[in-house]
Amino acid sequence: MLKRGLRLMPANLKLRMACVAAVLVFVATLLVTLSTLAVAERGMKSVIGDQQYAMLASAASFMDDRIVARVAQVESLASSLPPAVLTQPEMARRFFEAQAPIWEHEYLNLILLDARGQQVASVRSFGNERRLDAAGRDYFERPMATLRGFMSQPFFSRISERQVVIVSAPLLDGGGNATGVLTASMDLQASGFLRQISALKPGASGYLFLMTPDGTMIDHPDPLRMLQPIGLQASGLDRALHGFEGWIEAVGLDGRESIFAYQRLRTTGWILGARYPTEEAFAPLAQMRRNAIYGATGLALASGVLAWALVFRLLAPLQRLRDRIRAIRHDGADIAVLHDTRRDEIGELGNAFYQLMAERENAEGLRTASEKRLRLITDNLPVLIAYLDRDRRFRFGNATFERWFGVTPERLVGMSIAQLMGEDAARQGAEGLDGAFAGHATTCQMRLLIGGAPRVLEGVYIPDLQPDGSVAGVYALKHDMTHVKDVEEQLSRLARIDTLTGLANRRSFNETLQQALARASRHGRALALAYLDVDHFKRVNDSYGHGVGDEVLKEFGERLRACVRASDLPARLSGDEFVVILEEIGSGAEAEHTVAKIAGKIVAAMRAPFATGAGMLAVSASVGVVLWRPGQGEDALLAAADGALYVAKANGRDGYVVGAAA
Ligand SMILES: Nc1nc2c(ncn2[C@@H]2O[C@H](COP(=O)(O)OP(=O)(O)OP(=O)(O)O)[C@@H](O)[C@H]2O)c(=O)[nH]1
Repeated sequence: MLKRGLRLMPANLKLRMACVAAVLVFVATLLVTLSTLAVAERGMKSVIGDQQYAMLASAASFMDDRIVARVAQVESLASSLPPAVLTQPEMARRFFEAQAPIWEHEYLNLILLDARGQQVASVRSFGNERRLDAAGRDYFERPMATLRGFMSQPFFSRISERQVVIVSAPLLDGGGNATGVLTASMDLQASGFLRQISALKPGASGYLFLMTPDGTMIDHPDPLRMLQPIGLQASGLDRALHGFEGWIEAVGLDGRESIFAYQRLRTTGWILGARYPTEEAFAPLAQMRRNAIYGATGLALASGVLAWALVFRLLAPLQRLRDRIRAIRHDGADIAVLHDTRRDEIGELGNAFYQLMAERENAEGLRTASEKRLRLITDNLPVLIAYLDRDRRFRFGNATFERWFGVTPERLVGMSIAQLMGEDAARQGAEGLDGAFAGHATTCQMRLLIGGAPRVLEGVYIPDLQPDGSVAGVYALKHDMTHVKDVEEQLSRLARIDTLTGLANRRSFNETLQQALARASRHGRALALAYLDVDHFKRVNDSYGHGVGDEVLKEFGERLRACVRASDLPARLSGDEFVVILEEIGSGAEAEHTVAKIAGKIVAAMRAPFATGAGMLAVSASVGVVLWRPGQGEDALLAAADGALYVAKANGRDGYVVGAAA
């Protein structure tokens, strides 16, 4: 809640503090005023209640006096009636008419009753001829019994068809006995009996009401409630019916809070009530409350403005500090401007900032120097050093990238391997990179063109493993292995060459024969192997020395190479033993014919004298050639060719033998 409130506040600190001051003043003023008003309200309520009750008590006393006066008036009328009226109704009527000024303003009608309660005379007829039989009625029985005047409870008169109360008094003979009763009916609404006290009603919206002790409304501003039973749910009326006199605060039937006061009439026991709506009673307080809110608001606004001015003044050093920090950030000002000689918190803050920034600058310097060193090392290493992110794009690359690919380390950032080295190189590196992104250190070899020259790069991919086990990126290191590869290939080539003749050696022959047999077997083609040997070579060595012997071997190799096709493989196995693998020789008889032809050609080629350091020497060769039989192994084939050579030697040398397929 508080956080939300703070979020809604302005971002400006001065304005925020001014708002807080204004709100605090507003709340404090309002709290003080309202609590004072609450205390005043409580005191005032008691004063108003007491006032109401005092007023009501005097109104009740006034009514009691009025009732006593009415009863006395009727008693006086009754006592002045001549005794004969009870038997002479006309006489009674004349008497009453003669006394009219005394009663007609106050009473609705006068009825004279005899000792049995039967009507003797009535001054007014009300348009009906009903005669009153009052036997058993309290307004007849009570005067007869007590010999004193009486005022009845209100009731609806069927004769006058009005709500009335009856004031009655006994007629007494000379012996003091009651001989009849004079009743005077009073119209409750028209007589003005109750209205005389209505002037005492409290306030403009307050009113008085009167009810009988059994809970019937005698007088009420609302005519509909006249002679109706009162509602007990509210207003504390139940308490009043049980004898309570005084004032209470309660809610009326209309739901409005009011001060109710109750007082019983001494004479009739009626309950006089007064209602004073609290709303009106406390209208001045409500006005004061409103004024308090206006006042507090005004005060808060004034405080807000004052607080803003004060805060502005107090925070001016803070503002200066902010400007200095901005100057350092944007204008490159020296951090020395943060030094503050103030001894307060803002001064401390400025100095703390200075310390912090000095430490940061120092750390930054160290970091930059370290980075520079690292850059220098990585940039001068003749290897590619890079970091690739999860999208397999370069995030870092050393200066070697610029030297090899012409892309500066800055431009390199964001590029993919394919963009830098081409799709083919990217494909070659993909497997190693996949492994590194799966969390393993991998190696990789790439063959690509750099500056138009074929190069071989070899390197490692190291995953950048995070504490959670994920791979954030991959470190890559690649070095140029072109020369090593060249040497490797050269060595490999040399390992397969007979250094004296330049022909394939035994190792190369074995490998090639294996492959050739596999090919022939796969495609069902014919293959032949020729086995050659220089005739009496030992003699050459023995006669002219090994150097001449070597010359002969070299020449022999050259002539042999010239006799066969490029697709055939001539090789020197050892000493003066040579072989040729012959492919593409047709099949069946054609193959036999072809190999015989080649063998003959070789034998013939060796007959021409050999030019050596010891002069022209006559050299001859023997050749044994066999056709490969499907399923035959290398050793068996070689042995068969050797066998054919043996036969050629046995046949007298300088010739060839085509061995039969075994
Ligand atoms: N100059 C020279 N001689 C070699 C080399 N390798 C082996 N020899 C010799 O070659 C000779 C081979 O002789 P043989 O094939 O056994 O016999 P040959 O004299 O040729 O007799 P036939 O083969 O029966 O005709 C031996 O004297 C070896 O010392 C070599 O690299 N250079």
